[in-house]
Amino acid sequence: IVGGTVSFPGEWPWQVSLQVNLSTLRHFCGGSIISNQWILTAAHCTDNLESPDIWRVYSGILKLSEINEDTPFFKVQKIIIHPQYVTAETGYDIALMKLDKPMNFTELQQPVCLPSKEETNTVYTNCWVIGWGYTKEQGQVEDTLQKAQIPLVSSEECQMRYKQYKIDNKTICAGYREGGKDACKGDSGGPLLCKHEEIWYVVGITSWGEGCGRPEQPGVYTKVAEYANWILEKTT
Ligand SMILES: COC(=O)c1cc(NC(=O)c2cccc(O)c2C)c2cc(C(=N)N)ccc2c1
Repeated sequence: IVGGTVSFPGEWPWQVSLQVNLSTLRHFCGGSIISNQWILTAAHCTDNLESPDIWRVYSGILKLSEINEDTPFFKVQKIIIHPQYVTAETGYDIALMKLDKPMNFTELQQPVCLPSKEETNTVYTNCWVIGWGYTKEQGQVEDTLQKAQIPLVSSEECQMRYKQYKIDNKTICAGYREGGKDACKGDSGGPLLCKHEEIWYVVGITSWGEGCGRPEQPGVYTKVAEYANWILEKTT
């Protein structure tokens, strides 16, 4: 997260760190707990990493340095990637990870609400992006979970900022015209959260952007409400 501040324990209990155990164990992407056995993330997180066996899901974590070989994690039973996904920039950047066993919900690990498809016309005015990603373009993964409040941007404005891309109604954009606050590499797969009538919804999934925090280059997110049916079809 560029231009963010540290989160406190239990502030975002649905945020997970998705780690890959190859020669070393390292944080790759964020994800959101949406039920006791399912994690919502971005399809691009699993590019060339489609085997469930290499993934570890760490929940209830604030600092990545909390994680060591004794820290409990969930194994992934299966990964479902949207069938129309090709690259982040061409959309459908959404994936589901099924845990090998259901988790117990606690103060530090519990699900976030999914927006319903009817909510595609709700006006969200309190939105935040969170993650352990880079705090600048040529950066590195951050130890403590970061948060930044970022305003949504209309599709028209977002398309204007990304002339060489097709920004359609299945994506949502967020950013300040002057830049400075944004998601970045390593935040991918994590949620764009909006608080509406005292309830937090995962409105977007961190997907891509030109650089990070640049003026007039908002972050581009997968619009979760547009995939409500797909998510329910795959997880129930
Ligand atoms: C795997 O995820 C990404 O690659 C990757 C690359 C990005 N954009 C880059 O241009 C970038 C950023 C940092 C280092 C870097 O090499 C690049 C190309 C991203 C930019 C944003 C955002 N601005 N909201 C969010 C996620 C990103 C994920």
